Amino acid sequence: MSMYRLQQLLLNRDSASGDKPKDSRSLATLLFRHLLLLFIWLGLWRVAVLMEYAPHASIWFPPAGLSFAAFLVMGLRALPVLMVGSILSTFWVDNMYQMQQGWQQLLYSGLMFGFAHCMSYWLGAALLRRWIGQGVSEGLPRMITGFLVLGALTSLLAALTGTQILAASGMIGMQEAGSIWLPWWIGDLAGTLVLTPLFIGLLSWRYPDIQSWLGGLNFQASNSERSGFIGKLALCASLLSLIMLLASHFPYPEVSFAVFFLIIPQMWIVCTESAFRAAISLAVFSILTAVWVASLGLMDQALVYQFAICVIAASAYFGLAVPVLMARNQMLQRLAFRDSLTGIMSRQHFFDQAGEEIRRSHRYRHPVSLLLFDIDHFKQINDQFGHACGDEVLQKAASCIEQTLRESDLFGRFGGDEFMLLLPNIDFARAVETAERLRRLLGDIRIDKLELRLSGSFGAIQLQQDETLTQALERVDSKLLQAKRAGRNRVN
Ligand SMILES: Nc1nc2c(ncn2[C@@H]2O[C@H](COP(=O)(O)OP(=O)(O)OP(=O)(O)O)[C@@H](O)[C@H]2O)c(=O)[nH]1
Repeated sequence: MSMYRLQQLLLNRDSASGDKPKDSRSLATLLFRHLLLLFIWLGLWRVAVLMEYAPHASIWFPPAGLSFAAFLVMGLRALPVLMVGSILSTFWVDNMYQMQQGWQQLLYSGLMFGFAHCMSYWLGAALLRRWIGQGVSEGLPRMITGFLVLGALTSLLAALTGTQILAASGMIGMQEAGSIWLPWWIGDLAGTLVLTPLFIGLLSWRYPDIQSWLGGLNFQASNSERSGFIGKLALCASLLSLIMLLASHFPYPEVSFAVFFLIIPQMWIVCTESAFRAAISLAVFSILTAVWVASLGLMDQALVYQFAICVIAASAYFGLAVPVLMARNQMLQRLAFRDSLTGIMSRQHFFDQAGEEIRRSHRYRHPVSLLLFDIDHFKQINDQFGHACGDEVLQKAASCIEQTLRESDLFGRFGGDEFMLLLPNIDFARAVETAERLRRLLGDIRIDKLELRLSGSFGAIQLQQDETLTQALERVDSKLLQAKRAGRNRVN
C-alpha cells in the first residue's frame, strides 16, 4: 500500500476521486494519532484487568467507552487500531494468566475477540450516528435516550459474542461463559456510559464538527472556580470511600446499596458545573468505585456497584439536559413573544396581553384606547431603496416609538408595515394627542439611504364598554383606512 493510499485511508477520503488531499495533516501526525489511540486503549484495558473480580469480568471496562467513541468519531478508520489492540490484549491475557497457548491459537482468539468487540461497537456507533444525524436538533433527551438504549444493546451484543468466542476458542469453558456474560455486559455498559461522552467531549475540542453531536452540551465552558470543583470532587470521593469502607467492615450485603445515595452529590456537580466537569466527575467516581471493590475484596457485591455506576451515569446525562432544555425553552418563548425583526411584541403576544388589559379596564371602568398605524408608501420604499432599507425603516420606527411609551402601554407589530398600540387609562382625546405625537416622531426619523421623508397614517379609538379586542380592531382598522383615503400622514 502506498503512503498516499494509507494517508487517504486514515483521512477517510474518497480514493476513487483521486483528489490530492488538501488536509495539511502529515502521514506522521496521523500515524502518531492512531498509535496514541492504541496506547490509550491498551492502557485502559490494563486498568480494567486490574479491576477484574472474576476472570474476564471487570467492574467496568473503559476500553468499551473508547471503542464506541472512536467508531462514532472516526468511523471504520478506527477498526485497524482497535483490532490490533484486541489481538495484543489477548496475548497479554495469556501471559498474565499463564495459559500457555500457542501463538497461532492466540492470534485466532485475538482476531475473534477483536471481531466480536469491534463489530458490536461499530454497529452501535453506526446506528447512533444515524440517530444523531436525523434527530439531534429535535431534542437532547431523544439523543440521550438513543445513546443509553444503543449503549446497552451494543455492550450486550459485545458481551454475548465475546463470551461465546472465548468459549469456542477454548480460553474459557462453556459453563463459565454462561456465568460471566452478565457481569461482562454491565462492566462494558458502565465503561461505555461513563467514558463515551467524555471522549467525544474531549475530541470535540479538536474536531469542532462533532460538537453538534453533543446536542448543545457545552463541554468547554467551566462556569465556576476550579478549586470549588476540586472540593466537590474530593467530597464525593470521601463519601464514596466511607461507604466502601463501611461495606467492607459490616458483613451485610445491604450496606453496599448505600452507594446509590451518591447520586445526590453527583447531581449537585451536574447542576452546578460544566458538562465536561460533570463527565470528569463521573469518570472519577467510576474508577474509584472499581479500585475500592478490587482493593477491599468486595467482589460478591460487584454487580451492585456496576449497576450504581450505570444508573448514576444515566441520571447525570438527563440532569445535564435540563439547563439546555430550559435555555431552549426561553429562546422559543422569546421567539414566540417578540417580533424577530423589530423586537417589539409579536401579533399573538400583543393579542394575549391586550385581551387581558381590556378585560381589566372594562372591569374597573377605566378608559382604554387603541391605535393602529401604517407607514405610508412603504412598498415604494422597498422598491426604490431596497428591502434592507425597508427593514431598517421598520426597526427604527419601532425602536423610536417604543422609547417614548409608558411602561403600561402595549406595542406590537400587526404585520408588514402595520403596528398597534393599546393605551390603558387613556381616553379618546389623549389617544389622538399620542397618535399626533407619534406621527411627528415618524417624520423626524432619518435613515441614510432613504431620500424621502417618512410618514404614517393613524387610526385611533377609545374602546366602548364591553367591546372586545376583535371588535375594536375592526373599528380602528376602518379609521386607519379613512386616514389613508383622506391623503395619508394624518390621524383619524
Ligand atoms: N422590508 C420589508 N418589507 C415588508 C415586510 N413585511 C411586509 N413588507 C412589505 O411591505 C409592503 C406593504 O405595502 P402595502 O401594505 O401594500 O402598502 P404601502 O406601500 O405602505 O401603501 P400605503 O399603506 O397605502 O401607503 C409590501 O410590499 C410588503 O412586501 C418586512 O418585514 N420588511
